[in-house]
Amino acid sequence: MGNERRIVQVCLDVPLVATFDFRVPEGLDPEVGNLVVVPFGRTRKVGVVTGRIARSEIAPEKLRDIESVVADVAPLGRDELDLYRFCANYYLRPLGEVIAASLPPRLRQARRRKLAPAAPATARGPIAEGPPPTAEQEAALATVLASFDRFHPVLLEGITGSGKTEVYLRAIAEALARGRQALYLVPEIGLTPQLESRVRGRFPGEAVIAAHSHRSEGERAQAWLAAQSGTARIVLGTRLAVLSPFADLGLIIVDEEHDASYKQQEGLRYSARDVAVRRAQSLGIPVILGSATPSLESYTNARDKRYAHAKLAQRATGAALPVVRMIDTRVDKPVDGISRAMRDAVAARLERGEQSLIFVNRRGFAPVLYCRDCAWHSTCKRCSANLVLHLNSGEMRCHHCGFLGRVPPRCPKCGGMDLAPVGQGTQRVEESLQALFPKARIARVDRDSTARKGALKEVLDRVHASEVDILVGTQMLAKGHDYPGLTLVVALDSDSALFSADFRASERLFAQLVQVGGRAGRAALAGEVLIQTDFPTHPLYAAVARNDFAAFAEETLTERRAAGFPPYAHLALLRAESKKAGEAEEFLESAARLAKRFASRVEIFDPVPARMARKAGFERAQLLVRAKSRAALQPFLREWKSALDAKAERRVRWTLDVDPQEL
Ligand SMILES: Nc1ncnc2c1ncn2[C@@H]1O[C@H](COP(=O)(O)OP(=O)(O)OP(=O)(O)O)[C@@H](O)[C@H]1O
Ligand SMILES: [Zn+2]
Repeated sequence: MGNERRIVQVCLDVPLVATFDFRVPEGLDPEVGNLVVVPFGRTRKVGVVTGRIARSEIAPEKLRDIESVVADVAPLGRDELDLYRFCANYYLRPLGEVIAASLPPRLRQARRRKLAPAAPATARGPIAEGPPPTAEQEAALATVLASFDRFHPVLLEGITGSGKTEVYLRAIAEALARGRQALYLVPEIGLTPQLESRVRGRFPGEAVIAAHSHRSEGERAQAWLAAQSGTARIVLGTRLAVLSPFADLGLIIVDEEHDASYKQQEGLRYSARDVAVRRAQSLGIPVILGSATPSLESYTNARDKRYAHAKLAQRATGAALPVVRMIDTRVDKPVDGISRAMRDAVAARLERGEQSLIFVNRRGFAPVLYCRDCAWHSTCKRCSANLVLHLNSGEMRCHHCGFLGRVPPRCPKCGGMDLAPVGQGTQRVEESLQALFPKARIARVDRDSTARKGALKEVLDRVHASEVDILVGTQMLAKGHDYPGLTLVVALDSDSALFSADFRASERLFAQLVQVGGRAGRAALAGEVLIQTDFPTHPLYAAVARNDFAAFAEETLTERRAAGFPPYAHLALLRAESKKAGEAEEFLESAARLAKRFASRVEIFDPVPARMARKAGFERAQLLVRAKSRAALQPFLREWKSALDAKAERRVRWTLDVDPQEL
């Protein structure tokens, strides 16, 4: 082999520059996709070979040799590399960062123990019998199966409890029957421990991989290898699993496709749903997007026939949807957050031995501590946010920067003793309910009560075993749970989201209320949902009460079209933060001037303070850009990004968020 063929491009996870040239010493023969260990500065790094080249621009004496080829990991496939390149381009991040994000931590270590090879794929296992599908499920499945050999996006719009999961499982069975793998994405796996056992129960002979955050590093590496080799035919995971390698992926499912957690909010700010669709497109396979409240993006795609549209309008068990009613809190004034109507409804459930779920969107005892003498209230010094009172631990906590302080015995400003907690957190609601119903067995579910590994599953198991009468919790309780004995859901404080500055807030509120309300009355017993509100005639609540997603969607889309927001426009957000006041905005001003030089088909807004203008001691600001199409936005962003990179700004941390979910 000639000397000139012995140079490879290696992609490394370092800022800005993505690939570096290395010489291949005698005896090594890396191929494209291979993981290699290379010297880098004084350290060694694991990189991926992305190309072989005849000659390098680098002077020969500066070229270094690769140290070794990682032998216990098969090369990344062309499909994967294409996908990672797409993500890097689209989200304007270095390729090395994308690849690093996709690799389990163990595989990124230059020095480690050898991995056990993935077991060879076994013969296909048996499939357990599911319930006979309803006519609607049958029709939805037919829509999915209509085309299994090419790109085929399907929006599965199904009300809560309509048996979407059953449709997914049958579609997976079809992919397996064709000898292919299936990827099943869910928003947060830890929140639905039942799902994993349901999938394993249905496919008892298959190696099902479930990607948890609780997995050890070794387990994560083995899971990755099993997906890559094809041993694992079903991969169940959260957003990161969309970047997992596969031997032969034949189907992707995105459950609760509208869920905001599919969008990563730092670093590589990708949308796993969008990447899933893109991956299905380039592989030529079906992708099912399922939800009771689809994102308006997917909804319009289905309405405009870019996606097939399957609907499940009935609950699979034959149960009716819960009746939704407003409690007018201007008349029925809540005491400690609890209205008379709510108290009566809970009391009735206790009497009948049924369960209630109280949905509170704030953990802690009360969102703020207030001095009735001088109007002082507890704020975080480092964030534009209130400190939340956590009475159980006697602490004031900032939910944004993690600041912890003791609860002051008297007002820090005037010395007065009349300090009052204002508003309701989960702890306070739990306490008030316990005072009202001393015999009731109450469980609280929020990030505080479930911090310990396994704690959530324990509570949920107790709910299933009917050892809990009242469940108080945050949106952790909204998703995917199925409790036959639960007949009442009360939403305590949704009003604030009605008037948020974020144009997506109402979409999220609608989804959340439908989700959490959908936990009620899923089996034999009828369900009821109560919404405590000062605005009982608000059209959003009215649409929730009628379970009329289409009406809500059409009305919201009309507003979006008028305002020029997605899905009628494409957005990117330049976020900047700095320790010193004014610096972030100054940077954005200059970025805006720069943008105007080559922004012919995009609109540049004025820099504004972020919704949370101060966080962890940083002043934050943002600049929105908007275009009619991705085709107009993308080339602009690339040019703008490299111009911004060239400025080598040091005082300000900045990042570009393509298709931002939160403004
Ligand atoms: N064909 C069927 N016959 C009888 N029961 C069914 C059928 N399909 C699903 N079910 C049952 O209906 C309930 C709801 O189904 P599933 O959890 O699949 O709904 P879903 O649409 O995913 O719900 P959600 O979005 O509210 O979490 C489950 O208890 C499930 O076992
Ligand atoms: Zn803070």
